[in-house]
Amino acid sequence: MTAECCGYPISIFFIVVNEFCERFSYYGMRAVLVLYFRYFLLWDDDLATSIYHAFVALCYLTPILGAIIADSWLGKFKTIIYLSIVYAIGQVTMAISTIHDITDANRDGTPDNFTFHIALSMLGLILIALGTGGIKPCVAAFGGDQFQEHQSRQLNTFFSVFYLCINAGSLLSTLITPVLRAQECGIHTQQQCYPLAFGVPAVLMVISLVVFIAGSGMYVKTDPEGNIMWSVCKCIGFAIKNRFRHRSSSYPKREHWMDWANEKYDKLLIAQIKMVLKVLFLYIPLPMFWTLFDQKGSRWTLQATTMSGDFVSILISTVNPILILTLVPIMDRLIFPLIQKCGLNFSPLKRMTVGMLFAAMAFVSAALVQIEIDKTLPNFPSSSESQLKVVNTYSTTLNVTISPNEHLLIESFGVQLHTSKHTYSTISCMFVNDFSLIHGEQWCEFSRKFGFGASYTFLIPSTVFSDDCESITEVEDMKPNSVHMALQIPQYFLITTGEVMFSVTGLQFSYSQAPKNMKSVLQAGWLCTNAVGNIIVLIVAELGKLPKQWAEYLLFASLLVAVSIIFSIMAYFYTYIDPAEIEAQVRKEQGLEPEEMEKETLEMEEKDEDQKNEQGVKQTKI
Ligand SMILES: CC(C)[C@H](NC(=O)[C@H](C)N)C(=O)O
Repeated sequence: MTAECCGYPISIFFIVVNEFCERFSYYGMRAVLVLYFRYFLLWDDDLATSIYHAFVALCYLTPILGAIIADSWLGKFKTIIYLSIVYAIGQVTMAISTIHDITDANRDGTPDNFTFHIALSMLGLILIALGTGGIKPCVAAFGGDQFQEHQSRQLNTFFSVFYLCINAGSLLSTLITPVLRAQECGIHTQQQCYPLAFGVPAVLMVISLVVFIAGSGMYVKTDPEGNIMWSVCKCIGFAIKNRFRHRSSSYPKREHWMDWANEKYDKLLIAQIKMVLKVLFLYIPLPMFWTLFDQKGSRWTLQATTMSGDFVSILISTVNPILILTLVPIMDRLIFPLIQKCGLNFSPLKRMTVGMLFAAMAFVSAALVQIEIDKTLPNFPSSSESQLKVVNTYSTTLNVTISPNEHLLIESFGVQLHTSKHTYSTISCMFVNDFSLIHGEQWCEFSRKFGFGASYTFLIPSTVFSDDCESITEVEDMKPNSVHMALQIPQYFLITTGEVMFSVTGLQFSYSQAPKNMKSVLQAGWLCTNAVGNIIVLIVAELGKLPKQWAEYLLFASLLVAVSIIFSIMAYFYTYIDPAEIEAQVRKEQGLEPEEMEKETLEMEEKDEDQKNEQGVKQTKI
């Protein structure tokens, strides 16, 4: 019997605090990673973003490894501890790799041996990916294991609170670590404080581990049942081989292709594999949701840069977790109970389908915003055109004729305007509030806010300093961005509503439909849909885009609608199961473990029927 508080096992307190600290550590480190690549290692934008995306994809592929270790070998508890140690070592390694003084022998403020810093940070990132991905499927499943059969309502609330902790950790760390980076620190020279920005996430990971260990005495720990993954692979392999051997029509058909393993394998294992395969099959269309979801960080960020408003980076990195923190309680306490009261069965798979449709609507909203932005953007010359600007300071109107075969290129960057060599200069700056022309002691100052996205030309007559600065003419070549960033809020709201319906439900569904000894494996399968979605984004980004961005948004929205229709058809044919009941049934048929079975039957009878309905459970025999 586990210790309880308000109907919840006390042990889950340690698990949700552990998740909060771990997500703080992960998202905090991620928030400054590209900046570290760009401004510390001095990589270019392409290399920095490629390595960043490869790291994120790796973090969602390693859950398979963690799940295999947990379900087949160490059990969830030990896997979480060992891989958290690997994770903490990775974070510390990463933080050390950012100390510029280690290799700054000449004390000029920049590291002298970049290879050392690159090697150390890559090692750190690999350990982090192994740790964060490895523990991810285990922590959620381990949390679920703490609940007993009669606590299914509390189990659902746990997954919502778990998701809230993920987002609270993400929100705080994304706000805090960039501020830490902006501090100055160093032994020989003062530089931007990357060691602090990466060091705090490392400390949080150590705290996460300590909190998890502190709950040791209270956890329900299930032991792994041997090398389950290997048995699963062998069993599937045998079923395929046996089916092939008996392909002639003279052999009677079997109800399910896995039944061809009956000759050699335990019925219980076959039943468990059937349960897992049914859910994994259902997951096939799901990466499409993540493909759209993950574009928040790429296409939508770029969209924001063509809009007006000064809070780009803050809005982008925090709007999603803030909305999650607001929407999860509203959905759980208000919307879902209300739907249930209306007598509608809003089963998990229906919620996930509606979640996908919300994400599709978010992209329609993004397309509408893009159309508004496009109206305000200047027409840039295409690859087969040139743009010519002629400034007439002569006292009379002049006619300009252009010979189509001649190309004119004037290009000079810098801040010095020479009168003889270069008479033209382009300066691109962020946050331009004032602009001064200095000539010895004399100067002209233009103090005002220059709009984002705008381009200005200043015409300086030869008499400027003898006359006065009034004679300088300012021409607005390109208008500042005028579509306000607030217009992006509906798309963020829609995608986050979709996330709550899709992701929180998917987490619960993956746990509830998995047999006891494969809970982590199914969590890992769920996380893999996220990894595949990320990889699709990378491929799409590489393949290029449609000529019109709004058209690309609409294409993605249509694809997701198509996928959600396919998913809803698959979901229609899916029958919700109670894995424990099926396992008990198989055992009964095999005449095994009567005491154990009796206990399980009793527990099942005690189950609250209302709670079953809430989950849309239809019992079936697999
Ligand atoms: C990747 C998951 C969907 C989840 N992310 C979020 O909840 C974001 C921050 N809204 C995670 O487990 O990190």
